[in-house]
Amino acid sequence: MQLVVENLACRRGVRLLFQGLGFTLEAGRALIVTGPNGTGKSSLLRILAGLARPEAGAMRMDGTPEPDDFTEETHYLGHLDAHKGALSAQENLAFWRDMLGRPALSVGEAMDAVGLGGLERLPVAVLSAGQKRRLALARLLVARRPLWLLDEPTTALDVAAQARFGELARAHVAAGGLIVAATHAPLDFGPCDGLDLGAWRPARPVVEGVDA
Ligand SMILES: Nc1ncnc2c1ncn2[C@@H]1O[C@H](COP(=O)(O)OP(=O)(O)OP(=O)(O)O)[C@@H](O)[C@H]1O
Repeated sequence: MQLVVENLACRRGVRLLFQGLGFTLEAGRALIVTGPNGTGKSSLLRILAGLARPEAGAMRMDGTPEPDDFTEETHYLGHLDAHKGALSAQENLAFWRDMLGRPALSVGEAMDAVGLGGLERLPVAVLSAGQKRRLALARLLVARRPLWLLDEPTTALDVAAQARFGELARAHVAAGGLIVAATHAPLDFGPCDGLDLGAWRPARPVVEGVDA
C-alpha cells in the first residue's frame, strides 16, 4: 500500500498556497509536514481527507479497493475534536466506532489506551482540553483505517500523553499503517519522511483575474 500525490496545487481565495507538490508515502512510514503558519498544512490534510478540492493534481492510494477514492481508508483528525458535549465520552466513541465501521479496539480498551479510563461516563463538555484531545485520538483506535491524517495531534496533551500517543502512532506505523501529520512540535512516529510545505510556495502566489 502507498499514498501517491502528484503535482498537487491548493488555492484559497486568490492565493495559491502551494503547487507542484508530489510525494510517495509507503506503508510503514509517517510523513511529518512542517512550515510557517498559513503555508497550507491544514489545507493539504483536508484535501487528502477528501474535504477540500485541489486546484490541480492527483492523489491515489495504491493497494486499496478504490485507489482514487480512499476516504474509507482514512482517519482525519482536524484542529477541532468533533465531539457532542452532552454525550458521555464512551457514547461519543461508540458513535464513531459504529459510524466508521471496521471495529478494532473496544471503546473501553481505546479509552484505557489514551489514559481516559474511569472518565467513560462523564459528559464530554466537562472534560479538560487535553482530555478532549485524548478522546479524539481514541477514535483512531476503535476503527481500523490504514491512513491517519493528523492536524497538530498533540495540541493540549501533557508530556505523558504525548509520549503515550507517540507509542500508539509508532505501533500503527510498525503494523504497516501510514501517517501524515502537520505539526509545529517535534513528533516521533518511527520511520519518517519530512515535508517542508514552505518550499512549495509558488513564486507568484496571487492568482490574477480571481476575486477574493
Ligand atoms: N476558506 C478560506 N478562504 C480563504 N482563505 C482561506 C480559507 N481557509 C484558509 N484560508 C487561508 O489559507 C491559508 C492556509 O491556511 P492553513 O490553515 O491551511 O495553514 P497552516 O499551514 O495549517 O497554518 P497554521 O500553521 O497556522 O495552522 C491561510 O492564509 C488561511 O488564511
